[in-house]
Amino acid sequence: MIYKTVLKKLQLYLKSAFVRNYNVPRRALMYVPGDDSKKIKKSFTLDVDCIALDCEDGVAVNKKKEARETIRSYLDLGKPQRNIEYDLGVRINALDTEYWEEDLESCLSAKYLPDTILIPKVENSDIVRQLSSKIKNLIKTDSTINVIIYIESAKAFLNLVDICQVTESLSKNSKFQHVGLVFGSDDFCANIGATRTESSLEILYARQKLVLVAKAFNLQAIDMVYIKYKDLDGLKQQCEDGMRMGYTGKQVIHPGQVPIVQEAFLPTQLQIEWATGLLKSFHKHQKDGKGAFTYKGTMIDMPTMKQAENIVKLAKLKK
Ligand SMILES: CC(=O)SCCNC(=O)CCNC(=O)[C@H](O)C(C)(C)COP(=O)(O)OP(=O)(O)OC[C@H]1O[C@@H](n2cnc3c(N)ncnc32)[C@H](O)[C@@H]1OP(=O)(O)O
Ligand SMILES: O=CC(=O)O
Ligand SMILES: [Mg+2]
Repeated sequence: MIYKTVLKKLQLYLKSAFVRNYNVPRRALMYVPGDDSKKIKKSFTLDVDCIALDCEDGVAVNKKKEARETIRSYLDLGKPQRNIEYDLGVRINALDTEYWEEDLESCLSAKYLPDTILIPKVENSDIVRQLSSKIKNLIKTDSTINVIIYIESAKAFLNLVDICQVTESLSKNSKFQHVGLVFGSDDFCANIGATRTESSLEILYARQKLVLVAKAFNLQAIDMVYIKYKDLDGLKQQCEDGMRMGYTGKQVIHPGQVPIVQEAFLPTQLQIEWATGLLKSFHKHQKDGKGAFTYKGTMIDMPTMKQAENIVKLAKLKK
């Protein structure tokens, strides 16, 4: 009995180290409608960081059951192996719908669990509490699952810090790990009655707030979707804006968007050279006992050094 309790505590303590795909990049998060087997098969052939098999808004109301069952049949087959590491997720329906419990039950009782569950329209921490207890009941093994939360309404933004605090706290004793926040800009615009413009100025505050809170909780920040999927120049521009704000990835709806997004969320050669040189210089100055120093005409201290470390980490994904 004591042995079992100690073992359980040890497992929980070590849990974070064994969470699957916690540190995988999610530069492009591509939606694939769950009821469309052809698109699901196609997604497995693409060089994309993250596939989100969708039960939610990409699926018609009269196809919800079909989507859930189709996704389940692919999960039962096991995640197709590829040369590159990737994240296989399922976006369930929102917790205020009649579908979410069956969505979650279906994918969490599959022969092989998805890496990640994506939870849309999270408006407050009670939703997270409900989700947490359901996940705890459904996962019968010691496995854990990643959770990504969507913030897509005015209320959700008001409650954002509380949502993240409660999620972080519940994850300590549950079977999930909170890994990211998604800015659901389309639902957000509908919710606040914003009129879309090319510059996206109307959602600038929310877009920045999401990054800020994500970074405070050490989460990945996934940017808005670009629905004019044939306009690749516009997509590139929006990716670069998001990357400069601190976003780590972007939602994608079409395979044609993937290479542009994945490239945009990598550092440029110039940035890599800057960061590598800075780290070398930093280590030399540390040895000499100097905290702040000058590099290429700019004062450098710890925060800039951490930014350089982020760049070098991402650069390792460059082919
Ligand atoms: C705000 C939000 O919540 S966004 C998320 C919800 N929305 C979605 O999930 C939409 C996802 N995207 C799609 O359904 C589609 O891309 C559409 C409907 C926009 C356009 O689809 P199509 O008309 O089939 O596009 P198109 O003909 O250019 O597709 C080219 C190829 O890519 C495939 N494809 C297109 N979109 C996807 C996708 N999302 N995933 C996988 N494959 C795809 C097509 O099946 C086609 O394959 P093929 O060449 O082997 O025949
Ligand atoms: O779910 C995404 C959105 O933009 O809404
Ligand atoms: Mg949405």
